Amino acid sequence: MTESHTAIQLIDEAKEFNPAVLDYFRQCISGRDVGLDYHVISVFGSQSSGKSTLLNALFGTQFDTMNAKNKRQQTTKGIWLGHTREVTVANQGKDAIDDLFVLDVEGSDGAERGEDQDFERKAALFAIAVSEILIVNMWEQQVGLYQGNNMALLKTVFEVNLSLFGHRNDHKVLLLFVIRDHVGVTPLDSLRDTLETELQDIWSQLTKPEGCENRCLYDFFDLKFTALGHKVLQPDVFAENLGALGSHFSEKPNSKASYFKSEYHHNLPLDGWTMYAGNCWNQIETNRDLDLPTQQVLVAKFKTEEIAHQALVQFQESYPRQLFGANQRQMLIDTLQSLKSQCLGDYDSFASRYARSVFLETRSGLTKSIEAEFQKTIANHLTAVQEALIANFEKELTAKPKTKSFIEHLTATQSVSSEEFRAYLSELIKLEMVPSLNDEESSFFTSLEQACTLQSQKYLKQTVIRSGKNITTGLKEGVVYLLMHPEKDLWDRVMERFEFVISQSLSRFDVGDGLFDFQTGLSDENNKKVYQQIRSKAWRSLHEIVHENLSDDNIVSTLRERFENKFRFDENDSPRLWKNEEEINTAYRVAKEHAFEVLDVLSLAASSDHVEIIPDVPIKFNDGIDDELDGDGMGEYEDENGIYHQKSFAHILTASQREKVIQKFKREANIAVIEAKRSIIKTTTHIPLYIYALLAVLGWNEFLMIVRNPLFVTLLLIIGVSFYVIHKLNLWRPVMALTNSAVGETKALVKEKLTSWLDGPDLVTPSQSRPEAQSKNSFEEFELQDLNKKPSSGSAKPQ
Ligand SMILES: Nc1nc2c(ncn2[C@@H]2O[C@H](COP(=O)(O)OP(=O)(O)OP(=O)(O)O)[C@@H](O)[C@H]2O)c(=O)[nH]1
Repeated sequence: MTESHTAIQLIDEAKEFNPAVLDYFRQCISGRDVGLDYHVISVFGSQSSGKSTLLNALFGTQFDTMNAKNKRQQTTKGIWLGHTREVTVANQGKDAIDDLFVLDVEGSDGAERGEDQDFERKAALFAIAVSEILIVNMWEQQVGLYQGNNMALLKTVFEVNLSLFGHRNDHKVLLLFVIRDHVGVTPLDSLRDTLETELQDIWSQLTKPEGCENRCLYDFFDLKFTALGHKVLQPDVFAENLGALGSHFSEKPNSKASYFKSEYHHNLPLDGWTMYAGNCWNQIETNRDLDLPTQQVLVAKFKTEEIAHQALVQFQESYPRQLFGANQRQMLIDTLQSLKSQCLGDYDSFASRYARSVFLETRSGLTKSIEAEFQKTIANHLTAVQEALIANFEKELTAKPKTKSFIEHLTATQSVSSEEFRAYLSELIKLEMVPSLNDEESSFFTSLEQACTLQSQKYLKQTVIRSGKNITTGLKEGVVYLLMHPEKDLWDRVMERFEFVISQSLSRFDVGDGLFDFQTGLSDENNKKVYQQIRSKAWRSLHEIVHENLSDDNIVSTLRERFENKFRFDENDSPRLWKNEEEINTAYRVAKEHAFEVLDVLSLAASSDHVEIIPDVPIKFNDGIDDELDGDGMGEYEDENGIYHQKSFAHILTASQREKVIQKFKREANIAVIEAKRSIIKTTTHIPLYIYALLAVLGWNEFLMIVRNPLFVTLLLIIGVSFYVIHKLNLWRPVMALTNSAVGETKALVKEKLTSWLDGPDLVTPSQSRPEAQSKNSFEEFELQDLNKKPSSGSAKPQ
């Protein structure tokens, strides 16, 4: 199986670079990763000097050769490229070698181009720019003939080499002189001396660029000489010499016998060679300065980017599209790390052969692309982590320890969550999967801050609601009683209670000097606002309690109660027994006055020194609706007739309501008076007059008998004096009470005696046998108690 391919024309007669060369390369390397393990050599020499014949014999290439039997004319036009992986060695054997690309350059003195030396110079420049070894092919008889075209060619080679590598110390080219048709009369050493002398002469005559004046030929070139016998006359010698020559190509590169040295190599991976060669030719052809380092960097840049792109495409194809949840951190890390190392590994294995600086620069670009991809995935993962942490933060916060205030607990929990997230981030950063997670960090802290604010607001709201409820309960307990039993200083007491309830409910937030701290980290000003909000709610509760309990009907019944307490009971809280109308009228006036004493107090909330009570903060009547008002902060309300009224804390009764209350009260008071007056008529009219007449007629004899009897007269006198004394000393009431009590006791005693007499001494007690009797007694007792209670309920009123 042959290891060489048909040659292709790399640069044609019209000086055009063949774009098909890339396909030719692909064909030659058939998918193998050649890297830097390849070589490029060029062959120069006069036209028809047997160059193609030599290459074909040595490397098995298939360059066209001239058929001398027909016509001596130029065969190779432009620059041809051949490929081989074998070389002819001793005894016509073949040795395998690294991929070798051979440039067969158009003969230098061809009649076809005439005096056009331009192509020759360009071809030399191109060959030196891409080759490691320049084979100079010449007939033995050409040696020593300075005017020969080979020497002119070598001058050109020297010049262009200086222009390319004059300022570099790291590159050399091997000039391999192959002397053809060496019949052996002049020994090779002699020929070599002659050639070297000639080369030195040429070198010394060169116009060297600045900085290269003192540099010698050997700074830039290594020289090797070999000779081949006459191909036609000495075929065996030719074959032997050819094998010897070939063995230098088959030796291990950099070994002593090998022609290949690393300093000759252009250190450009084969996959970039085509582009490099094309660029170089383009520069040469357009007569621009051929700057090899720049060209190499350009190629390296292009190729590394191409490799990076391929690696990235591969990376994206196998990139996971799933979302990694908060508890899938390890899976995320393992997946991403494996993808990254796979992608960079792909890149490194192909791109690391190019210029290191370029390789690293492109690698860093590739890393950035990988990280940009990771950033999105990690950001999504971190969003899930963030949500989980914040949910946990809120959960922790609800389990509030009793030893800490809310703000202390909040701050501690917040810092635990922050630390946890920071540790999470720094671990990811350490893994070098993303350069920075600053955005994610700040997003987390913003969310955490929002969650803190929300929780603080929630806690504050709860505090406000709870305090509001406590205050409302406290107010109801104290204020309702005060309103139901009003006194002249009612509002002083109500306000006292109001302040007391508020301060008691907010005692744990009280920090002295009238300031409050609601333990949510609010500023003094905001704490003050919250306090005012609570106060506003307290005012609203008070407003509602006052206005609900001081309705028209309630006020009327309060007045009536006050009136009746005064009207029906005397100073000793005993029920009054009316003797005459005069007494009723007097009691009515007094009781009415007593009732009306509190009407003003119940109509308008004002302190005892007549200052109307105005809430010190605006009152909101509807939560969520900002209806703060000017003035005393009252809202509007709609009455049953659809008329809007201004809500005012102090104004309880309007003038018309007050008038209504008075009228209603008067009606009820009048009923009480009428009842009282009826009770007098009943006592005075229940004995008809004819009874008195009948008494006088029927009892006349008895009357005279008494008058005539001194004992009765004395008795009458005693009784009369007693009545007089009792009347004078106004002792009727105690006497009546005593009498009643005595009668009652006697009646009870008699009943008891009768019962025991009827039932017999051995029977059960009356209370057991006659529940109805007990019930009656209890009822009487209850009535008595109730009677006694009435004045006492009056006395329970605040004095
Ligand atoms: N005497 C002699 N003739 C040779 C030798 N090698 C080749 N030739 C003949 O020289 C002629 C030119 O050979 P080519 O190999 O075509 O020469 P070339 O240098 O490639 O020609 P161009 O490509 O046109 O420059 C052919 O007729 C060969 O047979 C040799 O070693 N000695």
